[in-house]
Amino acid sequence: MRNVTLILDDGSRFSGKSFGYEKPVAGEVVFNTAMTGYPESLTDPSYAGQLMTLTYPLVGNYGVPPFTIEPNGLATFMESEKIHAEAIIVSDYSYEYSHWNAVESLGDWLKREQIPGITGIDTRELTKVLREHGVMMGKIVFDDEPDNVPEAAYAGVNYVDRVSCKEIICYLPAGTSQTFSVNSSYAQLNSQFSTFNSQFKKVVLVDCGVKTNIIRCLLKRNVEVIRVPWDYDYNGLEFDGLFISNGPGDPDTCDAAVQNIRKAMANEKLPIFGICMGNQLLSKAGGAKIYKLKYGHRSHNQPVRMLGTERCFITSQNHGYAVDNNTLSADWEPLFINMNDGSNEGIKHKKNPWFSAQFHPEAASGPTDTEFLFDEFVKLL
Ligand SMILES: NC(=O)CC[C@H](N)C(=O)O
Repeated sequence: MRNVTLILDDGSRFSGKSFGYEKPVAGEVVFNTAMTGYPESLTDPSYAGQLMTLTYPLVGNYGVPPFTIEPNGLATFMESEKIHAEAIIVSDYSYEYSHWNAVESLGDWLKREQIPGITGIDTRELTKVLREHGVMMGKIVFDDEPDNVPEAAYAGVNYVDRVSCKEIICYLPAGTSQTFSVNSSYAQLNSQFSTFNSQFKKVVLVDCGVKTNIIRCLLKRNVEVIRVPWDYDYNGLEFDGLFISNGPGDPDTCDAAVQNIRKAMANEKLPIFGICMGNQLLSKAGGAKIYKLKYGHRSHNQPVRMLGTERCFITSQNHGYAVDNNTLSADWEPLFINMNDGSNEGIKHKKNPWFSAQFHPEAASGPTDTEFLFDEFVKLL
């Protein structure tokens, strides 16, 4: 096992051993305090550009599920088609694994996907450094050779463009899908969609790096999902609702998506629902501003209160940016507030059927308590 060092931008160094692919990497170092869910988190496209630290010490003990693909092209047990995090940082990697659905070890999966994994890191100490200083860029070097690490930037980089789909993919609740070119005319697409199937309500899903469980949650509720690239102008299509997905990086780099949402808002009756990056882009379309949190929210136990009620939900989260509540215009109000730090966890329009959540109602992984938000959205269609 080769020696590895994690070097943070402030000069802090952490020594460990490699258990994944051996390649120097750099990225934003973030921490996640969930106790489980590494297959889902690693394949969540929102982690692109980030080195993911897990604070729960024992990692790998339940192995990795098979990478089977459903007839509609979606992975059965993963949140996308590959690992998106740049690396995983753990305290105590378990070389042995046991689970009814495991087919390989975490280390073998990382090697196959060419993603570094490092163990033996004091992740408590590392997390304290990140909490004090805020998230930082960092690099993983092998055998103390810092020279060959590729340059990396996080702030200001449009990661959404790297992970979004490139074509239009239409999914039916029955479990099939069909791909269409973004160069087709609206007339062509509209007639193809209705030939493809007209019995279901149609939801345009703006793919900023969508997790598969969001698509599953929509399909389960019997809607047809028209997944489009993040910057595609869907406003010429015929559809019943607009969904804006989660995604990696800085929302301020996604202007094209914000412009398209603004255009869609010309129809005040169109139901709109956004999750995570979707909350940030909907807020921007409504005129609000985004800021970067010191060290983000990444865990399965973030408490949020639904405004105007005494209801508190425990939610799954993975975000580094937040909507500034003070910049919401008079037409909007916060829908959820984080009970740990008072930050925004969702917004809603006062008159129109437009709302969003900063957390992950689709879970995968994490608690499913807020999955009812999908029901609310589908009821509006
Ligand atoms: N999961 C997400 O959609 C994250 C949104 C955004 N990239 C953030 O970090 O805040």
